[in-house]
Amino acid sequence: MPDVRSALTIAGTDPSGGAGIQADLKTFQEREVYGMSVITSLVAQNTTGVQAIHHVPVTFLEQQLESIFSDIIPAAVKTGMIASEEMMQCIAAVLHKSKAAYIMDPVMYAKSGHALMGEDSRDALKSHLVPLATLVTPNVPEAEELTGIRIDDESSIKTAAKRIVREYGAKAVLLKGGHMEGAFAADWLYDGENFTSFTAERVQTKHTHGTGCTYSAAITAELAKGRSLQQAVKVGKEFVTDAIRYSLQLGKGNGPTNHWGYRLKSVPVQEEQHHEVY
Ligand SMILES: Nc1ncnc2c1ncn2[C@@H]1O[C@H](COP(=O)(O)OP(=O)(O)O)[C@@H](O)[C@H]1O
Ligand SMILES: Cc1ncc(COP(=O)(O)O)c(N)n1
Repeated sequence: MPDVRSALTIAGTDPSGGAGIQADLKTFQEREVYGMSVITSLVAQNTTGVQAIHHVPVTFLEQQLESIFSDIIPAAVKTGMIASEEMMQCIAAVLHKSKAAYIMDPVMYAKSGHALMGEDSRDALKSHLVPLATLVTPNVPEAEELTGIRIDDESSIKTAAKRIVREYGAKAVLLKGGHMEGAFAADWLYDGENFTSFTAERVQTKHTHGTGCTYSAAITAELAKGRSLQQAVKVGKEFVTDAIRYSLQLGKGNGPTNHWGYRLKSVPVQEEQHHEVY
C-alpha cells in the first residue's frame, strides 16, 4: 500500500479553471498529493471577472465536511473564499477537532476587484479562523484589511506580520509582496521568531489569474507530504513563479497561471513564447 498523502481545499469555484477549487486541485495533482474539495460558493467567473455568485447553504457545507472527515482524514487543509461568518464558524468547528496543518488564504477580492467575502465578515475571519492557522497567506491589501496597517515598505510589512501572529494568534504568516512594485516579487515568512524572505524575479505579464490560490495550494501539498514550513514555502514559491512565467494567454482578460509550468523548465524562455497556447 503506497503512502498516500491527502490534502483538502475548502473554497469557491472558478469554472474557467484558473483560480479557486479548480486551481487548488490541479496544484495538488501536480505536487503529487491526493486532492479533495469542499465547495463554499459557486462563482460564475472567468479571465475577465466575476459574473455571479451562488453561496451553498451552511447546512450543506457542513454535510460536505462531514463526508470528508468521517472518511478520509486529510494531512493538510487549505481554505480560500469563505463568504460569511456562519460559514467560517462551521469550518472552524471542524478544524478545531482536526490535527491537519491548516493554511488559510484570506481571499477577499478577485483580481478584477469583485468582492468574494462580505465586508462585515473580515473580523470574523480574525476571530474564528486565524487562531487555528498553521500559516496565513495574505497579499498586501488583505494584510492591510486584517491589521488596519498601511503597508508600503519592509518595515510596515514586518509590523503587520507580527500583529497577525502575536495578536491574532496564527502560528505563522506569509505576507505576499506580489502587489508591490519593483523588479522582484518578494514574500516574507514570519514564524513568531524569525523573518525569512522568498524572492523571485518579477515576470512582466498580466496573466496572473489564480496566483494566490496556486501558491497556497502548493504550500498545502508540501506540508501534507511532511515538509517543514520553510521548505514548503520555498517549493511553493518556485512552483508559483514557474506557473506565472509560463502563464497562459487564454481568454479575453487576465489569463490563468500554468499549473504544469514547472515541467516546462527545460524549454528556453523566449519572451513571446510563454504566451502561446499549447
Ligand atoms: N508578476 C509576478 N512575477 C512573479 N511573481 C509574482 C508576480 N505577481 C505575483 N507574484 C508572486 O505570486 C505569489 C502570489 O502572490 P499575489 O499575486 O500577491 O497573491 P494574490 O493572488 O493573493 O493577490 C507571490 O509569491 C507573489 O510574490
Ligand atoms: C473562488 C475564487 N477564489 C479565489 C480567487 C482569487 O484568485 P487569485 O488567486 O487570483 O487571487 C478567485 N478569483 N476565485
